[in-house]
Amino acid sequence: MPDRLGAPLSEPLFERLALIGIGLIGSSLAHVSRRKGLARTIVAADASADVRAKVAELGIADHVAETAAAAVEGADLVILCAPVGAMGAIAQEIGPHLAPGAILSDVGSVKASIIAAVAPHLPPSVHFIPAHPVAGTEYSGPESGFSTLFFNRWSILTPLEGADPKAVARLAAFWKTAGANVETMQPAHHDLVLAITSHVPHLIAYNIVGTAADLEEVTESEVMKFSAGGFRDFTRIAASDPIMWRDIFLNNKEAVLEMLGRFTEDLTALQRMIRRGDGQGLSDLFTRTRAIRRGIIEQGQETAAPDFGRRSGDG
Ligand SMILES: NC(=O)C1=CN([C@@H]2O[C@H](COP(=O)(O)OP(=O)(O)OC[C@H]3O[C@@H](n4cnc5c(N)ncnc54)[C@H](O)[C@@H]3O)[C@@H](O)[C@H]2O)C=CC1
Ligand SMILES: O=C(O)C(=O)Cc1ccc(O)cc1
Repeated sequence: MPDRLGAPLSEPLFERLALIGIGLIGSSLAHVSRRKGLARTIVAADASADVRAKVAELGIADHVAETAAAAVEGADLVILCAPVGAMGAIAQEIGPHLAPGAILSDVGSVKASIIAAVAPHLPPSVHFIPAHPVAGTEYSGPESGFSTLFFNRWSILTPLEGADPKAVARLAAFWKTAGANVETMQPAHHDLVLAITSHVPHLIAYNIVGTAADLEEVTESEVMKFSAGGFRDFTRIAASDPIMWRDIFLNNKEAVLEMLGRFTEDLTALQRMIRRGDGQGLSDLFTRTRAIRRGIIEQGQETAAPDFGRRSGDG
């Protein structure tokens, strides 16, 4: 593939990057950091001994630490890449070991609950700047990462009030070098926007695949055989990591329930249009939604490749 990421930096932005949790996102950050020379040294930690062994075997970090506390020693950038529900306990473990002046960030799909869980454990000298790269796939684990995952995707920073602008700019430079576009948002607003653009769509996918699996009149093999008719795209999303998504729903409860309420109302309206034979109402909606899809494609936010989510050969 063409080198969309461009040449490596002449000087690293950070001396020592510690990544805690090396799944899809942690390993992708390790790949892009190495490829772009974002950090002089990359240290990895993971709660799972199997994952630590795999990371060592793949050679995607310079060091694999036994514990998160050991990994963050002397790091000037620490990024938590574990499931949302694990962030608080990790912060508690690493808090006393963080270097003064270090930047601590995360990649969690929810922001307000992570801030509430992490912030109390941090020494005042540490710059906590939460972030969320809106980029991913349905794959997980250290072998699923690739260096171009963040290319032309958004990374949303949600700095707390009074955050040091220099530290925010350094983290923004990190994400831009990784290929992402950076936007800043209030944490609560982030959670509301992502509830409708990511969280509820995943819930709908989990639900429709579950509904199909539970049908008595239609066999599982028929569902698989005839899945091209729309169902197939839902199954990709419904294959996403169960722990990660459990944590997202438990930690963005209010915004998800608010958006689900609106979704249910609109679905009821659609139901009524079908029952009453309101073809005009149906085609009006479908025309508006088609325009939204075309707008997304024009912005270059859609990957047309059928193997989206697979590694792009950069190891
Ligand atoms: N998968 C996706 O498409 C995206 C995920 N995210 C967020 O990124 C984070 C990571 O997601 P993935 O990389 O997809 O997950 P993953 O399941 O591929 O990897 C998570 C890793 O964290 C490790 N882990 C769990 N608890 C830990 C702990 N207490 N200490 C250290 N390591 C721990 C696991 O062993 C696993 O290796 C999540 O917070 C998720 O919300 C953000 C954007 C996209
Ligand atoms: O694979 C997909 O379609 C995704 O939606 C990936 C994704 C999952 C979680 C996020 O917080 C951001 C992106």
